[in-house]
Amino acid sequence: MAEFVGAIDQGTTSTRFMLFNHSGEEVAKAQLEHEQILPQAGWVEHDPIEVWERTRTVIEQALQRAGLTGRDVAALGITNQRETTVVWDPRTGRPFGNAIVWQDTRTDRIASALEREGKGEVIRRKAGLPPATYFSGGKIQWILDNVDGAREAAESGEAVFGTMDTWVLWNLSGGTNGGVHATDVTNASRTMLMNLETLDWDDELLGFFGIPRRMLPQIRPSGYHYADTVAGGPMGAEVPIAGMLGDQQGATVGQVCFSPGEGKNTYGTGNFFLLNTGTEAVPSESGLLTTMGYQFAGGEAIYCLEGAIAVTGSAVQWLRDQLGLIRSAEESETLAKQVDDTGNMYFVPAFSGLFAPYWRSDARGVMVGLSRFHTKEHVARAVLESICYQTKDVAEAMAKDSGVELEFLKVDGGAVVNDTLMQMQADILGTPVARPQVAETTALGSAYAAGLATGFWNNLDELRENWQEDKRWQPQWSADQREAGYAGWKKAVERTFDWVDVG
Ligand SMILES: Nc1ncnc2c1ncn2[C@@H]1O[C@H](COP(=O)(O)OP(=O)(O)O)[C@@H](O)[C@H]1O
Ligand SMILES: O=P(O)(O)OC[C@H](O)CO
Repeated sequence: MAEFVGAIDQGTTSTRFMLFNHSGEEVAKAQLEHEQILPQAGWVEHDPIEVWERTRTVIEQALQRAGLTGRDVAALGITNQRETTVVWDPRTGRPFGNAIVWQDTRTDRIASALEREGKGEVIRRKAGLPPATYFSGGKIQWILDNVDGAREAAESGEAVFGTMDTWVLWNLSGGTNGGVHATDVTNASRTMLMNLETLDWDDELLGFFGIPRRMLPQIRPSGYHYADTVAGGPMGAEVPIAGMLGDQQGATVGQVCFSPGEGKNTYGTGNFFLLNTGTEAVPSESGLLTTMGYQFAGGEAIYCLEGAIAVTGSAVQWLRDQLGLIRSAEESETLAKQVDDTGNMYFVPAFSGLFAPYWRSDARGVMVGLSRFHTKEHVARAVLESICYQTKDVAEAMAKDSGVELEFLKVDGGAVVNDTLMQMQADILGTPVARPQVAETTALGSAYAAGLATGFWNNLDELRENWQEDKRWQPQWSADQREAGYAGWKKAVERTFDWVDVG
């Protein structure tokens, strides 16, 4: 019997392929970055062909490194950067331009027009989302309106839409030769086009964006036998693709947040704090998103509240790549540790406007409270603090909307290797922070969905047993210190507002 489950994690900066054993331990991994295409201020694109090629390569590399073949893999899960939009011709596999990435703000006028025309309320009520550049609906509209021939092709079935899960699934299952065109409920819930109650595309919402229904994928549960990989593809065998989940929902599953009131915070390019609200879609009054959590094979749909923050780890990349203050992400910790505080200076990385809980596309980044005294060490510390203060903002909103007081915060993602950041987070939140032993929770979650659907795992208790704590940080700040620090942050956030004209 095949002893492993595979997972593709098609992320914003890289694509990984991992194999997990029955205990949820990682036994093989390969990872490759792809190009971040930045054609003009506010635009972020990926080349879908490059992403698919990287996906093929990481699968082949990981299998080879582990000395395994596709026949050792019981099932395959796919997890992905959410919202990123690709439109392609299913007859040729050729995309209508590059994929528009979730961080891209070119659709700011589409989003503000929806609000102005009173459609925002309908979108909030039906899809659980505020109109924003972040979600796929506006990005599809932009492609249909701006790429030559795209609208006619979409109307005649010669252009189809997918988020990255759909694109990878279609390619893995045969592409132009019978590739399956489907997505899961979690990814569909990030488009502004799916009705959270019916779990289907909603005609009124489609009408707001002028999107023909026939270009959209079938919506399926997260745990579902979508298709088999083709033997001629990178798996080299027919393996059931049986799990698909947006990456933040993947991490929620990988962190075994299966009961209402359980949640996790992921620290990657952005930060994403999800709280399980069970079978109830809880509307937010505090700027959070109501979104799908997961739906396992044969199970009920589970909802989450989400605090999505656009820029966290990518602010560290900015320190490295744009400012050249550090040579590696790890160096942010070395620098920040050399000072005790930021000298009352704040950095707010509103590079793509501000997401939760503010949803201000007119905001742009600021550094405030600067004096001659400040050094690059202070700047590094302020960048790390900005990650923690943004999390504090969403944690406050989460407590208000859900009434849940977390006993401790489960964390994961690329930046949680930074112990200084984790201590700051505990201090700023006033809540302990706990890191699990398996850091790749995102991929693990999609492996769990696929493994549950194929009988590799039998129940949620088996998965709960796999979760092991690595390290925990206790808050050390006094209540006064925490309050004063947060008051300064709120003032700094106000300074970002009303900077660009979004019509
Ligand atoms: N030691 C560190 N300190 C702070 N940030 C870090 C550190 N190591 C990695 N990061 C940040 O984590 C992010 C990568 O995390 P990852 O989970 O791989 O991202 P994604 O899935 O969004 O591509 C990068 O933005 C990087 O700047
Ligand atoms: O690929 P990540 O980890 O940056 O995640 C991106 C999110 O899914 C965007 O919603």
